[in-house]
Amino acid sequence: ADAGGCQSNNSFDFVIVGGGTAGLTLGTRLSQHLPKDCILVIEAGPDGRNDQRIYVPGLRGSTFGGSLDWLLPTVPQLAASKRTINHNRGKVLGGTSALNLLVWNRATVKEYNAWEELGNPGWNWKNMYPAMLKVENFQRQAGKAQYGREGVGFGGPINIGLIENPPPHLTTGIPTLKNLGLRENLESLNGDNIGTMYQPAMQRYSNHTRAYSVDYLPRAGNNLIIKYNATVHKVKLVRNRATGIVLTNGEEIKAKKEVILSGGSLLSPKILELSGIGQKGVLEKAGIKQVVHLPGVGENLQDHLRIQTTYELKPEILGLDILKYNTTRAAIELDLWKRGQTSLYQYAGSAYGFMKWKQAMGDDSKLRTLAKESADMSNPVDRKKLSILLDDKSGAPDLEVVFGDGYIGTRGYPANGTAGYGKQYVSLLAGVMHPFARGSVHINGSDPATKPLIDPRYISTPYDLEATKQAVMFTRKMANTAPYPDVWVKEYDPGSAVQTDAQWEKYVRDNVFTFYHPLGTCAMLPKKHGGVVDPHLKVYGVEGLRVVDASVIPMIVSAHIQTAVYGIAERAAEIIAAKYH
Ligand SMILES: Cc1cc2nc3c(=O)[nH]c(=O)nc-3n(C[C@H](O)[C@H](O)[C@H](O)COP(=O)(O)OP(=O)(O)OC[C@H]3O[C@@H](n4cnc5c(N)ncnc54)[C@H](O)[C@@H]3O)c2cc1C
Repeated sequence: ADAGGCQSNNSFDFVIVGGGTAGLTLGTRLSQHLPKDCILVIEAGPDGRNDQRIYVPGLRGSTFGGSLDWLLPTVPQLAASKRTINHNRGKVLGGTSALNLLVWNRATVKEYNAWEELGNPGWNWKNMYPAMLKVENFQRQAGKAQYGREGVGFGGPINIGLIENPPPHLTTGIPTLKNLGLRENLESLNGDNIGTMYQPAMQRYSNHTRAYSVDYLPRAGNNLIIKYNATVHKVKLVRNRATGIVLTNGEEIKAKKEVILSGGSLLSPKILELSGIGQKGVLEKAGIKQVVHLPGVGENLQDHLRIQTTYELKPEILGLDILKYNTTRAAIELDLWKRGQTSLYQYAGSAYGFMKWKQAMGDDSKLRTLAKESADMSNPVDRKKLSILLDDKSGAPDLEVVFGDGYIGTRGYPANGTAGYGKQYVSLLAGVMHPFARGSVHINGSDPATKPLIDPRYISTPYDLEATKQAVMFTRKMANTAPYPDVWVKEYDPGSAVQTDAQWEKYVRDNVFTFYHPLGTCAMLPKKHGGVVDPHLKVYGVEGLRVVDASVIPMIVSAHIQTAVYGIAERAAEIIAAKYH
């Protein structure tokens, strides 16, 4: 492609803030669609492509809390025993796709259609599905358990595939959930995810490495420029037009056509607020002059609630925890991985179940009543969630369960010197798909180096609390349903002493966690309903400024959200290119 005078005078046609999941997808597609334009992606973190903690699937999690993680804690969560809960966010090329947990799945037709029904023409399953398929390349494994046909894409940049050598604690998962009444669903990415199944993980079978948004870059033209280790302070506004950005070191970069924020749901609202776009009260408190009154900025924060029980694995079964306490074994496994041989470090993927409450517990009347009490009927997002939840035929599950390998509880793997150390575990995770709490993320003063105030209000509605309790109780039921008891010897979390409703409630308050899916904080909604961007992802009241990342999702859906984020970026590229062609 023609570089078109790229890099001259610190001036570009498009400036994308954030080289993460959405940012690299969008940057690459814009460079392809608009070969004469110069596109700059500014990333706060380093390149990271040579860092094995990123590219070895079995080392996922090892970057949490380090220099490649923004590590954004919530404010104390009042309903969750006043705990602060850490949100990990990639501060590296690839963003959160460089440190996430590899799950690749989709929600249901009705939920993507809900985005359109909330006032966003074109944002429906019919358009999102092809956009999401374009992202991926599904790899089939000769002679192994297979996915069906419908629901996966081929030829896209991100390689995905099912787990290659599922251990017994995963292979027992699917028959266990079948014994609990779920059907096996071999095409769970086609808009109908109810049932039990393996789902793909993002991984390249060829060399057993993490596949992530950097895999778009080889497809970009040389009109895509990436600037590393540079943090954007704010958008430069001249009257109500975005003319570029200002970095934290004071350097200015011009955008001749547009500035696009792809900082992610916990950081894009911050850039808007630091630029004077947002709620009057928030800006005043931070000492920032309001330029555009946009009360929705940083509001509407939604997330999936996660909870789990854990079990000590039978000693004769090999699990992932051995890598934590047996350094000799870990070194041998890493060496096997490096030589391309079967290794625990290849491990990517889990077994799953998605279901309505009725399927999980028979009588769902209490949760239905609590849902009606918890929904704010003056809010269209809540009304939509409630209607999906109460509709037995919506096809949208209320509960997700995951058979996970290793200890993934809230306490952390048992410390050296304690009785639990040196043992292996399995974790049965559960996620509440449509909680009603909607929280917020706002700046805490005008210094760009200060972390935002994040308040998701976890389990603050009666439905959210009871749903999380029912979810965790269901995981114990799974553990005790054949054939799953074949793989474990003892319940570790919470332990058999926890039996009564009050004890479970305490366990939930002490252990509820994020499923890492914060979204909705620059919502694509009509302005009168708290919207920040319109259906073209343009920020209301500002020319030349869009947001393209997880923050635009107006209503949470019943899936891990990265496929939606990639799909949104693919669609955004088409929308933007159509304007400038
Ligand atoms: C621990 C964890 C596990 C997860 N696991 C899964 C999973 O298994 N499956 C799934 O589907 N989803 C998962 N998710 C969610 C998913 O990965 C994210 O929702 C998605 O990657 C978000 O994409 P994004 O483009 O919105 O933001 P990001 O990918 O976070 O990109 C934002 C980028 O902007 C940069 N940035 C921010 N502010 C600035 C600034 N001021 N200046 C310059 N650059 C800036 C950041 O450094 C980052 O690179 C997980 C999330 C986490 C945290």
